[in-house]
Amino acid sequence: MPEIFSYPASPHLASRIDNRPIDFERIKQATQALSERYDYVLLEGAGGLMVPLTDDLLTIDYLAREKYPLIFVTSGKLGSINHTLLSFEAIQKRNIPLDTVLYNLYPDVEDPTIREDTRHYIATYIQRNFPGTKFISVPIL
Ligand SMILES: Nc1ncnc2c1ncn2[C@@H]1O[C@H](COP(=O)(O)OP(=O)(O)OP(=O)(O)O)[C@@H](O)[C@H]1O
Ligand SMILES: C[C@H](N)[C@@H](CCCCCC(=O)O)NC(=O)O
Repeated sequence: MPEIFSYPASPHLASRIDNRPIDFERIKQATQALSERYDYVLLEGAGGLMVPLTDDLLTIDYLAREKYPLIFVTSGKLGSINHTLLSFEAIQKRNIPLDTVLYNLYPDVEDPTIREDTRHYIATYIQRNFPGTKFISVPIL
């Protein structure tokens, strides 16, 4: 975590509140250092794909610029189909490789009928539109 800000909000706002621009070079160097030590390095985005990192750079465009493959996390909450398929549209438009979709079964309080249908719908959509993308359900730990 080479870049931490004080206010829990979108990065573009958090950095404005702290009056400190995000140092992308520091993030790049930290990622490179980890890549030299480990086989895999996971970078977690703050919020969703369209979250602004700066007033001119969205998280999804940072991914595209750095040519990172994407692991997309979704869930069975009502509204997830819409949110997930809109994200897929944005991913396809930028030719970002969609390596894996993780379907988070947490929280358990969601409607199991909706959660199971959402899981099936998204898994089927990926088979049809993203051949080669892995779909993995994440159990409640
Ligand atoms: N599969 C799971 N099993 C058990 N607990 C979970 C699971 N997934 C998420 N949680 C719980 O929910 C919390 C929030 O999950 P997570 O950090 O994935 O949310 P998020 O959408 O990334 O939130 P934020 O964008 O604020 O980081 C976790 O800290 C954990 O306590
Ligand atoms: C503070 C939140 N928890 C999150 C940032 C979410 C920004 C959302 C911006 C938006 O979509 O309106 N941070 C994070 O995922 O580390």
